Amino acid sequence: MKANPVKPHIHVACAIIEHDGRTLAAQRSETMKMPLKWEFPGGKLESGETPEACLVREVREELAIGINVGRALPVATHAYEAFTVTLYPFVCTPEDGTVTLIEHRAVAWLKPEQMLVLDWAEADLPIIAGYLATRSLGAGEGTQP
Ligand SMILES: Nc1nc2c([nH]c(=O)n2[C@@H]2O[C@H](COP(=O)(O)OP(=O)(O)OP(=O)(O)O)[C@@H](O)[C@H]2O)c(=O)[nH]1
Repeated sequence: MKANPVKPHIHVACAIIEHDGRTLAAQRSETMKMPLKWEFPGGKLESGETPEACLVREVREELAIGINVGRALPVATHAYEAFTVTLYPFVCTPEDGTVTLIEHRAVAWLKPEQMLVLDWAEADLPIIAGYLATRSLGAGEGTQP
């Protein structure tokens, strides 16, 4: 069989939303690509759009909440069989609204130790590892000034 010479490469911003020590994960629905995989809410960057603006737009479209976009985590690229994705993760906090499932099957608010138990989209695994590593540094928690 002939290999596809032009495998698409998409650029996707994703929101790691934290609230009360937990982090939001969203499960893709049965009808989406990669059905039932867990991911962070977000989506493809539109032309000329910053990742931060993309995230605010996508999270409002997908979950009906507003978010504050905080620190960026390292960008990660993953090659799936059919396409390559570069993920631009940001740590975010909820701003307004109530989480409503518009596209996803479910959401879960996870404690750090629960995060790796889910069946994540493969591209997310290095993102989660990096997130958990920086999170456990505690951003200075418990240290003296
Ligand atoms: N939002 C999001 N997408 C991710 C993550 N990890 C990951 O591999 N992806 C992939 O990146 C793509 C995101 O683009 P999208 O949200 O616009 O795509 P979609 O499949 O929902 O719809 P579409 O491709 O029909 O427009 C999907 O193929 C999704 O599977 C993640 O953590 N968050």
